[in-house]
Amino acid sequence: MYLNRRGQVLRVAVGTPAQTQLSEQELPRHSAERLSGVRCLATQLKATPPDGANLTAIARQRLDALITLICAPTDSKSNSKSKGAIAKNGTSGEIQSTYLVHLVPDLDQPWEISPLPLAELIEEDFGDLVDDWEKEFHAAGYGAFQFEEKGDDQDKILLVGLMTDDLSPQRFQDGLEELVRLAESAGGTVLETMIQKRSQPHPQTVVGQGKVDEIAQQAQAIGANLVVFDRDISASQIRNLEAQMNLRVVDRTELILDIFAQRAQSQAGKLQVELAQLEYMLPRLRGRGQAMSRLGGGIGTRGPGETKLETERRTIQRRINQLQQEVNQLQAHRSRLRQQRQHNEIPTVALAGYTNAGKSTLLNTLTHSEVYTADQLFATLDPTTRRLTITDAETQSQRSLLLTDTVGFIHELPPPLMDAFRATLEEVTEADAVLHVVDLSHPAWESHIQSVQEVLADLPTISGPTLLVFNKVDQVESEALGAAQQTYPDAVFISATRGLGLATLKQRLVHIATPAADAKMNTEFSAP
Ligand SMILES: Nc1nc2c(ncn2[C@@H]2O[C@H](COP(=O)(O)OP(=O)(O)OP(=O)(O)O)[C@@H](O)[C@H]2O)c(=O)[nH]1
Ligand SMILES: [Mg+2]
Repeated sequence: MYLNRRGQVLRVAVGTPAQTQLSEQELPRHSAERLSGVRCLATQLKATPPDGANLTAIARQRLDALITLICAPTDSKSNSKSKGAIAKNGTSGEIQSTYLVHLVPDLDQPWEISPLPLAELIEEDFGDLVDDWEKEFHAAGYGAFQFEEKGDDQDKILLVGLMTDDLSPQRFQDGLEELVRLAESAGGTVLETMIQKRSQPHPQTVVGQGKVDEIAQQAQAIGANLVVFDRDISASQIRNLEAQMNLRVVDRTELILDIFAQRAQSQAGKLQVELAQLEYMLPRLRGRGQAMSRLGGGIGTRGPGETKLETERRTIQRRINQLQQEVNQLQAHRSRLRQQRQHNEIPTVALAGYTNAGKSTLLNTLTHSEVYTADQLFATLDPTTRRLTITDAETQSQRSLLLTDTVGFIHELPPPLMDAFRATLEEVTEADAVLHVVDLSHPAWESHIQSVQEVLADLPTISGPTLLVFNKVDQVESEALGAAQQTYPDAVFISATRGLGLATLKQRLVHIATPAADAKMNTEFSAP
């Protein structure tokens, strides 16, 4: 059980502290300087102090404390070997001893583990204790964050790229680079990438038999615990690979779903992620559960849906139906909100674009907001709407519009995500206009434009005009900028972080607030 400093329960989970960690976004205090304001209360049957991965988890989350309660096994006699303090005979389920673990400013051994009698533990004032501990850190001259990366429970990943005939070398290379970014955004570390050329995937094992052995050996040699493929693979392929390599195997969609599961904050976000995960996993369920429990947790096993995966398909189907209905309700709710806005006659503009293009940064800059931004893929899941007031340069009149930031796109956005996130994507399709934000500093920006257009083409038709906005021009050579300006003469070129080109962008936005001027904006996608 995870509690905040007010004693409110943040999460109740089944598993070890290492398996049930909170993500960075779930921690109440983002300031890495200090402890995170969360303590974990865990029960266990074995009378041993918390060990390796569980200790690392404390450092990773900068927990205020981990309190381990050793419970008497059901119907056991007293456990006299208990190293903890309370030595009286335990009846079934009774707490026999406890360990209190907290961080200390010692980089080699940053944990203090104290066995405590329960009677003493419950007398402790945690507010005072945490104050003292934070003072120790302060006095020692460093912040709790210094331990975060000590973790050795991160997934250590071996990437496998399969270059098939239908892929151009460039697309293949871009895909691999993106996969590294995805793996890192999911919290894993990529140790190595292995490649195989085949005209098409092997029906049983994706790569050839020889390569399967090679991957397994290499994974062992470098200490990888997870193999990630650069494409989607079938349930039976995953099963075969896991059985032959004795390693967890995850495909590209699972990786993306895992990032979404980690990022989902709002009720609506969690709902949609769970739906997407279940929809993707249902057809792949048979036989996987066993392999999953054998191979442990990590990427591909997290998320609101994880515990349900091993239950029956029928139960899952029922859950999917229920979630579908909830998403329908969400869709209806959002649609009502939009109607209200239309009623108020404030035009809406949606920010769309490839993930990491700088949409949230642009929203922040334009509306002086503080939406979460980060150099990681899929930083944003939930739509945020802010009002923007612009002075029309010609008439000096004030124009208001509503700007909505939303989830980013990616090449081949998995269909279950498209389905589950339809309520969110509607913010884009229903907007009066769309700003398509492009990261011009990304080497593959042209194919990003194409991918975004493909995703948009799969959505119900967009009602308004689309304006291309090239971002991050501060990172681009003037030659490349000139070339892009020639190819896309109607686009706007900006830097959201440096505040370049924003005046021009705002004046273009004004025209959205003046419907008669819409026509100006409708030309962009006709460019080559
Ligand atoms: N150099 C430079 N970096 C920028 C600019 N705009 C945004 N960034 C950086 O790009 C990264 C991604 O920015 P976000 O605003 O989170 O991107 P996003 O499009 O919202 O991404 P998702 O929510 O993941 O889809 C962040 O590290 C930003 O600081 C810019 O104009 N110049
Ligand atoms: Mg964002």
